[in-house]
Amino acid sequence: MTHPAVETTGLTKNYGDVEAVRGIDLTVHRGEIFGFLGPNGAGKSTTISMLCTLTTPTGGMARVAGHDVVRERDSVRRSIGLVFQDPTLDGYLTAERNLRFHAELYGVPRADIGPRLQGVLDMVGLWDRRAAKVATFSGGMRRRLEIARGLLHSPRVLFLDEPTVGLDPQTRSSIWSYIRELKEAEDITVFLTTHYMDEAEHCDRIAIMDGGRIIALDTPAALKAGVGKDRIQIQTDDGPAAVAALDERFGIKAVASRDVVVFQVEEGERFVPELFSRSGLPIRSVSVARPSLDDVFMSYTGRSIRDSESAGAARGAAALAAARGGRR
Ligand SMILES: Nc1ncnc2c1ncn2[C@@H]1O[C@H](COP(=O)(O)OP(=O)(O)OP(=O)(O)O)[C@@H](O)[C@H]1O
Repeated sequence: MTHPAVETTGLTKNYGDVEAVRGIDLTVHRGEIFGFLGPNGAGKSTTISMLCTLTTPTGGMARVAGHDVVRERDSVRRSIGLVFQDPTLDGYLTAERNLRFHAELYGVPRADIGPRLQGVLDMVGLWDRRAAKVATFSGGMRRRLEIARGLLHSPRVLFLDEPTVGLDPQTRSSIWSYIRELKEAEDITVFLTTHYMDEAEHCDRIAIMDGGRIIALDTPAALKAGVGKDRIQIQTDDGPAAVAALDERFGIKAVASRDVVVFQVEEGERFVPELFSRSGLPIRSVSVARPSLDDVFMSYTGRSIRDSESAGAARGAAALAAARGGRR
């Protein structure tokens, strides 16, 4: 198989006047963990729905595992696993029953179901809980079970829409370990959406979406490097002397405000040891601040993802209030 895991050109979706997705060109390579990062309403879920054949595009083309999402829907569906924001497990059934039901639905050969079931349940640490009803599971356990279910039929591409939304930090981090393990253990591409900056950092590459468009696409490191350098702040006994020493020894232009000196370098982590060994300065403290993915988003849009979200929430609340008012 030589085709990319996902390939789109000019992929578009309009809902009436709303241009939810405005012409997306994208290639996701096999074996990648690829992330869509963007605020609510950016068009992430709509794009994923089109790739999963759940929503028909208004225009453009998309292929998943080499199959066209409109003309070869069934082939696409056999090639993918899905984990959506809204849970779809049956709480009255045991974990195992939920998975067996899914395996039958997807036509996993009977002889393969047992070993495959154990494989995926082991991977997410739920093999021992297989006989328990899902209703007794915590939010994190349910999400892990959903991921296991998405993998049961050995998909080529696993789509995860906000896989860790609403979960506590510890569970989020354990879900990320599973995702990374998965990449090692199975020949699979993972395509996910998130609006958590720290999560996007785990991806091999990310596309930042806003207003239905991809506004930037690269590795997290390259995106951040494009924004600017690391910012180093030191506290020393004599600010002006430190500024002069930094210029003389490293050619760095720093600014001092009393005993606090601030400057920028390409790679802060590499520079700090040099700073201590070569500057000859009496340094009391040092801190390094990296450009974040939020800085990247801000550099392209002029606002932060969090601000965009709260603006969206405010609009949503206003619309809801208007709708309620209208009904009265
Ligand atoms: N079924 C629909 N009918 C009308 N408009 C829709 C529909 N689905 C999505 N939209 C609109 O399309 C735009 C993109 O929504 P989408 O859900 O894809 O964004 P998102 O980035 O996934 O955000 P979220 O993280 O909140 O799901 C929004 O303006 C949304 O209101």
